[in-house]
Amino acid sequence: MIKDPAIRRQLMWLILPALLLVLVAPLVLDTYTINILIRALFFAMLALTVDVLWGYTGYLTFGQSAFFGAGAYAAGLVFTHLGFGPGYVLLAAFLAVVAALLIGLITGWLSFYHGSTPLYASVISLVLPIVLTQVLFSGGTFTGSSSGLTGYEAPDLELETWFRLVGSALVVLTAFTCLFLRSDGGRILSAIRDNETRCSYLGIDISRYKIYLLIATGIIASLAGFGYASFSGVVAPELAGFVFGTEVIIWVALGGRGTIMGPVLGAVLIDWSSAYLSGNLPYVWKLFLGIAFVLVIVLLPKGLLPAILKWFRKINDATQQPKTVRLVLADTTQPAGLYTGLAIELKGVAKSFGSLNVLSDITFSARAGELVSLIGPNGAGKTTLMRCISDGAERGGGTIYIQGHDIKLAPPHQCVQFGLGRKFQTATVFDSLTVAECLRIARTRIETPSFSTRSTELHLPSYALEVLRATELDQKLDVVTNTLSHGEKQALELAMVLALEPRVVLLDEPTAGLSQSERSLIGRILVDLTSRFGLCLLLVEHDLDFVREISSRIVVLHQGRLVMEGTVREVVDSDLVKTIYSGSLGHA
Ligand SMILES: Nc1ncnc2c1ncn2[C@@H]1O[C@H](COP(=O)(O)OP(=O)(O)OP(=O)(O)O)[C@@H](O)[C@H]1O
Repeated sequence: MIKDPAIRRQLMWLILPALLLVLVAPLVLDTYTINILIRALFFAMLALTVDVLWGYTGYLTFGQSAFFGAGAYAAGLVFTHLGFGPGYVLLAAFLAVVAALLIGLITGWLSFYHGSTPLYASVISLVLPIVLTQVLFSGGTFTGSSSGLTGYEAPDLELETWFRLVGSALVVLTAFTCLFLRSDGGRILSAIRDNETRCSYLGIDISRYKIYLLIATGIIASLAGFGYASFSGVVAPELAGFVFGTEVIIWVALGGRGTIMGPVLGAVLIDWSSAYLSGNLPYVWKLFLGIAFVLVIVLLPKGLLPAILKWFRKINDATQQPKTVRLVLADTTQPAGLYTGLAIELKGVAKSFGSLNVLSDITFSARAGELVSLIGPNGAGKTTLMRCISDGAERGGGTIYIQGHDIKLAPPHQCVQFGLGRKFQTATVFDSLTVAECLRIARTRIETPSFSTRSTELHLPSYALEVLRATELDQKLDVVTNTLSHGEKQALELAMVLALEPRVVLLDEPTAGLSQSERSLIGRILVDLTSRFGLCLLLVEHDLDFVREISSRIVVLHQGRLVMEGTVREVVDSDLVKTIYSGSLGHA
């Protein structure tokens, strides 16, 4: 399954010593310590799921405990009320999965619908364990109310066997998580964390990804809870509670979020030391934990165990080192000339913010192979028009067709499906990813990425390849983007948009902040895109010389209205445009 020998070797370096430790540890540890560690290993699985959601995807969740509690209660309820046996174990495990699926679906849908904010999603994750705990409290004798369920029959295994079983499961889970997070598909999580907006405008349905991820991590957390209840013979509402959910966040933060190994070690070490401290210092151990948390957040924001993590990071970094990626010309799925109608058509587009009419009755169209520039003084409504074209929910009135598709209320990722690409004024790339990874993420819509491996080939359409070659970014495929210059980031973003194989591209001030030579290069590239590759470009630009050099047609906006449309010569020679730019025209 693991094709890459380097990754296979490096994973073996992690797995074999860890498995050896798991096998040997019960021979040297006392019963009390083994007992504590088994509990901690279950909690480490939960911490791992929080790390994937928070550390890698940027979704701060207090609600993973609810999944853990749901799995624990699936076991507790089945073993208490139905009985114990292999069939009941399977039934309880099945119910744990179903419960996680349902909770994940409902919570995910509430948290990640189009337009919801990260804060809103975190608030929902706070509400979830509170609601679930109340349900358990009000369950009477069925759920055991505040006392929970105890004394039910559970698997009668030796303590050492439990330890080896849970320890091995944690090692395997950690290895698979490593593999997933470093795969081409797994890198999408980091892209979402870095820049959700850019992901949407690359055609990625973020809500769907997050819901799937919440369900998958929820199922793992729930199965960990199921295992914990089977081992301990006790379930209590606190297992599903908000306090426990917050404790997990502390373990992850202390261990080092976004590092895979950090949260695992954090959960095991903190839970294990807490067990000893709570016995020896019953009243002050939580204070110690709190102080440690504050100190780590202030002094070591990346985690408590940098020395240990350093060793693991070396392995992490080694596996994260991108292999040399080979650029390959892609089979373009939409050959030029496939659609012969208007590339883009706007009819009576309107937009207002409260009583302020920002756009009124904007009607124009553009064909494939045209480079239409949208000009107008500051506040004319150019960027607002770009937003209306790329997000169906933005406009207040009128109709927009992209390649004949009425965008209606389509969100950005659906507008991309119609053949639209949008480049923002400020370059939006993924800061923690390499140039190649950014481009691969841009290909997600066209080539479904692998969720277990990383490809050594990067398929791009010819025009995206030309941008990379012209700007020499093809020599920097393995470079992390936060080290690129402003001009390189602009070029990379353009290449990412072109990797989508769009037929209509919106460009908002692509030359802002660029040097004269970079500006000329971008100008040549844009002309090529229209004349050689037949793309339709809609350009917002303040630099009128640049507009004059490259445009096939110009549309002039003033105070939210389309006041003129014509050839470069017609517009440049127009008295109306001169008046608008001199500022002496009030209302067109
Ligand atoms: N979210 C918003 N809420 C209220 N008013 C807004 C909002 N966004 C834009 N506006 C207003 O809409 C008008 C048009 O803004 P827009 O940014 O589209 O103009 P522009 O032509 O792109 O200007 P510039 O060239 O300076 O970028 C401005 O008066 C602006 O203040």
